Parts: sequence; C-alpha cells; structure tokens
Amino acid sequence: MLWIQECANEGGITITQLLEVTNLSVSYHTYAGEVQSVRGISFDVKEGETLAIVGESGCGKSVTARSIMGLIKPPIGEIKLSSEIRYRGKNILTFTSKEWAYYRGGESSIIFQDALTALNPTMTIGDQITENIFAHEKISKKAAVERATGLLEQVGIPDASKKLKSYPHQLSGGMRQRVMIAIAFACNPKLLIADEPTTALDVTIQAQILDMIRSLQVKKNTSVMLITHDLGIVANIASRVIIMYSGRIVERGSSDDIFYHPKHPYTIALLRAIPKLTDKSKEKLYSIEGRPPDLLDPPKGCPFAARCPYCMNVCVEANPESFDFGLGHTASCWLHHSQAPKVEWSI
Ligand SMILES: Nc1ncnc2c1ncn2[C@@H]1O[C@H](COP(=O)(O)OP(=O)(O)OP(=O)(O)O)[C@@H](O)[C@H]1O
Repeated sequence: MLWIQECANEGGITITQLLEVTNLSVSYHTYAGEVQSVRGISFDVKEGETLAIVGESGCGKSVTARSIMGLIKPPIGEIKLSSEIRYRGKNILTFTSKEWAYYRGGESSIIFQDALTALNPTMTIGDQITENIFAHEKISKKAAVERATGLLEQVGIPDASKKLKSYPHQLSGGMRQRVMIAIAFACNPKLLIADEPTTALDVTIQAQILDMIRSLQVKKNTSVMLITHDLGIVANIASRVIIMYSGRIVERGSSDDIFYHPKHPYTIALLRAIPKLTDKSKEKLYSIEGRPPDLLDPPKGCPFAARCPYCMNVCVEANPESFDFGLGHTASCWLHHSQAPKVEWSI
C-alpha cells in the first residue's frame, strides 16, 4: 500500500513530512460534561527526527498520541471534524479498517508508560512479538522467531531465545519496557510514539531505555515522538520540542530555542523546575504554583494566565496569537506583542 509523500524544501534540503497534524481538537463526553482535552493543535513530524511533546499531567499529550494511533473511541471520545492527521499525505481519520490494520503496528507503533498493562499477561513475550510480525508480513514461523530473538538481543535482553518463552510477570519493569520496545520496532515502523516510556523506571534504567530507543531510531531511520512531562530528559534526545499546556501548544522550537531562548513563561517555569547538579542550596526544588484550568470549562484567555507571574489584563480576556521568532520557533504569549511591556526573565 503506497501513500503519497509530501515534501518541503528547507534551505535547499528536501525534508519529508511524515506526519502533519492540523487543528486537532479532541473531546471526551463525560457525565460532568465535555472535557476539551486537545484544543486545535497543529504540528508536523519529519522523517527520521525526534520531536518531544512536553507538558504536565492532563495537558493532552496522551490524547494527541492516541489520536495519531486511532485509539480514540467514539462516542465517549470525539475527534472534531475540523481536525486532520495526515500520514504521508493521507488523512488517517478517513482510513478504512484495512488501512488502519496496515498503518497501526506496521507503519506506526506506540510504547506506553506501563508495560505491565500494555502487554498481554496470558501470552509469552515471544508470541507477542511474532503476533505483530505475522499481522503485517507474510513470513515463516522460523523467520519470525529468529527476528524476535534478534530484537530481544538488540534491546539488551540476555538469553534472548530462552526469554521468548517468558511471560510478562516473570520480567522486571525495565525488561518489560525493553520487550515493549522490541514489539514496537518489530515491523520497522516509520513512526514511533513513545508515551512516557521511562516514567515508571529508576533513573539509570531510564537512561538505558532512552539510549536504546535512540540507537534503534538511528539504525532504522524511524521518526520518534517522545511524550514526557519531564523537560529534563529531552535535551539530548529531541531535535524539536513542543510545549503543551491545557490542550494547547504554547511554545515550539528547536531544543536550543527551548532550552536557551525560551519565550513562554510556562516553558521558563518548566526549565526552572529541572533539578540542577550545580545547585547546592538546601532549598526545596522549584515547583509551579497552582493548577492547570479545568478542561470542562477552559478559560477564554491564555490558559496559563492564572499561574503566570507576568499576567496582564489582556491575558485573562483573549487567547494570545502565536508569535513567530523565526526558524520554527513560536510562542503564544501576549508579552511578545509589540506594545507589551518588556520583561526580563532568567532561568
Ligand atoms: N477516557 C477519558 N475520559 C475522560 N477524560 C479523559 C479521558 N482520557 C483523557 N481525558 C482527559 O483529557 C485530558 C488530557 O488527558 P491526557 O491523558 O492526554 O493528559 P496527559 O498530558 O497525557 O497527562 P498524563 O501524563 O497524566 O497522561 C485530561 O483532562 C484527562 O482527564
């Protein structure tokens, strides 16, 4: 099955857009009312790049990931009609079931935070890896088992051929997460969504898992969407970063833009919250006071206004437009309006 590729030309280099999300809005219909989980976000993922989506709990990161994987189930979940998600130029929201079957697990795959819930407790890990391969390729059992063994070796599982016969509960949390990565890479996906892939793991295992995703990505030229609440982990991994808040994108840019030239007070607050090795003070770690707005009734102005130290009257009344700082760096904050007072901030 072939889909048209859309190409863009940036500075003489042809960049292939793998995924283009345009005006994505997703709601959940609950007893309490309509939760506006994602509110009109647009972004793209280029071939082979790592894009990080960062924001605190409840800002809509996972709902965005689930939308791209076709996992929003109506009638409770609703992707609004104005939304588009184009994979190699084709709007996946109009896929037939045959196209979904080809795309999901084959062209794209997802690693969830909690491997124990995501894996099937009643199947051996070998069967779970080969099941995905059989679903997408005509391949002999022997070749599928060989590939599964090779994948387990690549993700650093010792005694791989023996481990194929293990069940998820017989493995440690870090090992289970490696199995998820093996399943996700089994069919050489073009797009991998890693949704908080290391949150449940301790720091050293976290680093190993991220390194592994990175090396498999480079080997297979996979595009990775890394979803995390922890801005600290994306610095050495992502080429571009999107900062989400309350269902919206509030800032986007290259890793350098976000870490060295942040333009949104929320990004600055996230940067301040990263623990620093050089910080010898005994003071408590910085945390952002207050809570994000209720998505059942989001505010009409800037969603960060209530927590923002620089809040002006206009911030409460109108959602800021997106201000462009060049080379894909944008921020939605009234402070960048030409007539706004100039503020100095440090991280
Ligand atoms: N099945 C659901 N039913 C109702 N509301 C939901 C459902 N799934 C998500 N939401 C709501 O949508 C909003 C966005 O949730 P989402 O899971 O995308 O957040 P997140 O940024 O990924 O946070 P976390 O890191 O905690 O998962 C939240 O307000 C959440 O309560």
